[in-house]
Order: sequence, then C-alpha cells, then structure tokens
Amino acid sequence: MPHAEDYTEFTPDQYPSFPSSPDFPTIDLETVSLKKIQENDPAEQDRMFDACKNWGFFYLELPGSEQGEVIKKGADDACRVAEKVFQLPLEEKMEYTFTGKQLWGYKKIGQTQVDKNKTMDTAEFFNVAKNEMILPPSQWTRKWPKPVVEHQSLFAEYSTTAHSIGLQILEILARKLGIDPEEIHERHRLEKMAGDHVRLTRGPPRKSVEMPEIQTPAHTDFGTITILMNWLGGLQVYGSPNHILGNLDFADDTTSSWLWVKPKPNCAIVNLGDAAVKFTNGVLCSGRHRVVPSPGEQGKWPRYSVVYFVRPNDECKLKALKGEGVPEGDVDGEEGEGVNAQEWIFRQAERLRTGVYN
Ligand SMILES: O=C(O)CCC(=O)C(=O)O
Ligand SMILES: [Fe+2]
Repeated sequence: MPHAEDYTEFTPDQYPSFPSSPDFPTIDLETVSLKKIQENDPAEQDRMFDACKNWGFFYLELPGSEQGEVIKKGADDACRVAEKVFQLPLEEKMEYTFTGKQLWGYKKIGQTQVDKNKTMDTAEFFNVAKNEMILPPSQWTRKWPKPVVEHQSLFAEYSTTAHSIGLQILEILARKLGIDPEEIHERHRLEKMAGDHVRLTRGPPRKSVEMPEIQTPAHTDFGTITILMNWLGGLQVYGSPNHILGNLDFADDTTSSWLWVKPKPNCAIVNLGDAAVKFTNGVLCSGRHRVVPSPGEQGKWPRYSVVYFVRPNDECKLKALKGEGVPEGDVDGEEGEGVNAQEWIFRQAERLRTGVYN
C-alpha cells in the first residue's frame, strides 16, 4: 500500500468518540464472536440466531479469527483505495455509472430521493463487483478505475472472505430453522453471477448542527446478508424491528424513531437483507436503516464505510425454503414471489432511487 501520509481524508486515528448523550440514543445490539461461532460454540450461535430474529442486526467481533483479521485490515486498505477513487474528477467517475441491471460502479451524490419533499441523498458510492474481482482482468466485462485495478487482489480477497463469513452465518441460521444448509450454498455460489459487491461509500462532513441532510435514505438491504465496516456514527436503525419484505417506506421520519448504531472497535456490523426474510418466510428480520451525517464533533469528518453485500445468485427465485422452523404460507403475500434475485434487486434499487414506492 502507498504511505499513509498520502491520505488526508480517512484518518480513523483522529476521530473523536461517538457522543454519549441522550440526544443520540443508541441501539443495544448483541456482540457475537466470529471465532466462537466458527468453533461451533452453541451459546454464541443461539445468541446470534436470536439477534437475527429480533433486529436482524448484530456486531461481529473480528479478532481471533483469521478471516476476521482479513476483513479488519482489508476494510482499512479499501478505504484508502476509496479515497483515491472519490478524488477522481466527477467527469471520470461518471464513466463508471451503473449499466443495465448491474448495480456496479459509481453512484453520484443526489441520485436517490430521501424524503417526500424530494430531497436528494448526499453520499457517493463505488460498487466493486465480486464477479469481476475474483477473475483475471483479461476476463473482466467492464472498465474499472485505476485505483481499483491496482488493488484487484485486495478486492478479490475481501469479497471471497466476506462471502465466506456471510455463508457461515447463514448456514448456522439455516440449521436452527431445519433448512438443509445445501439449499443456502446452492443459491450463493461464489463463482456464479450475483449482485455481490464491495461498496465503498463517502458521505460529506455535516453542513449544519441541525443535521437536516440524509446521506442514504431508509431501506432494507436487498440481498441475503451484509457485512459492514464503518468508523464514524451515522448509521441508524428504525426503532421497531422490520419483518416486511422490501420495506422502503420513508415512514416516520421524526428523529425519535431512529436509533444510532455506535461503531464498535474491532467489530463489523452484520445485518440481514430481504432475501433472508423471503427464504425464511419472515422468521428472520431485515432491519430497516439509513445513514445521516455523523453526530457531534464526528460530523466534521467525511464518513467512509465499506459494505459487502452477499446476494443470491442472479437466477435464484425468491421463495421460502423448506424447514421445520419456516412457517407454511406466505407472510408477505405475493411480494417478490417467483421473481429472480437479479430482477428483485434491480426493481428495489429503482424504487429506492426514484421514491415511487411512496
Ligand atoms: O454506511 C453505512 O454505515 C451503511 C451503508 C448502507 O446501509 C448501505 O450501503 O446499504
Ligand atoms: Fe444498507
């Protein structure tokens, strides 16, 4: 990696701590040790299962697990690449906008509507596709910016590791519900085409004390499971658990209904997405969340995050799986039924972008 002094924006050593004040109510999430679940610790696995049925969100403690260390270091390195990507001229970044049904590449600021008044989002994303990075550049189907090309091995390792951790978690959840774990593996083959990507995000420093801006509007993730690394506050979870598929409603936007997720050192934040709700017929919860500018002093820094989305293979149908813990019938009516994962994700992304669901 280039020298740290080349960078000015992503400076986690300098970040002030998350303010401890009743003005910033936080959500009390469980902390699950990756090492322990990998060692089949039954109590740890039970706590994780409960967290996935309740909030659909938990902290995943990384140290002590080899794969955990890859994510911890890899996320830092990915942010340094992100800095370089976001520093490219807008004109150049726009050469990488999403094409067709693939949500890969660049999303500029202000592309997504965040409220009923048509206020636009303030975060920029760069989505680095798993299916490209795990292949040699000669097999790539699209162009990637130089900083990404130069760090292909970082993105390949990060994608492979995050995908593997996601599947280990899903396998444990499947067993608890009496679902054959092979049903999960078959729908999430690493080498098959899927919407999986490493998302690099950058939100600008806060403009005003009142924090009116929203960096990323309320949403549930569209895939199966997400492994998120962030360093500054800003992520918020809606204060009542969501078991509704694809819930993108702006809902009650009053600040009191949102709880802050305080970043926890050495931990990833794991959350389930819509496909996990669908596969389990609503037993597992895909937590509704959004991103606002970091609170207090933290808001003076630009906010970076590194998100890995584990998604079902493109052709996979979003249907409940069989298992003794999965109720019969369809708790969500026909929503998403029979639609393949690629189509579902594309539709949801369009709905989120345009706000037509409201
Ligand atoms: O930046 C974060 O902390 C969360 C980002 C997120 O929710 C997303 O990209 O889906
Ligand atoms: Fe999200």
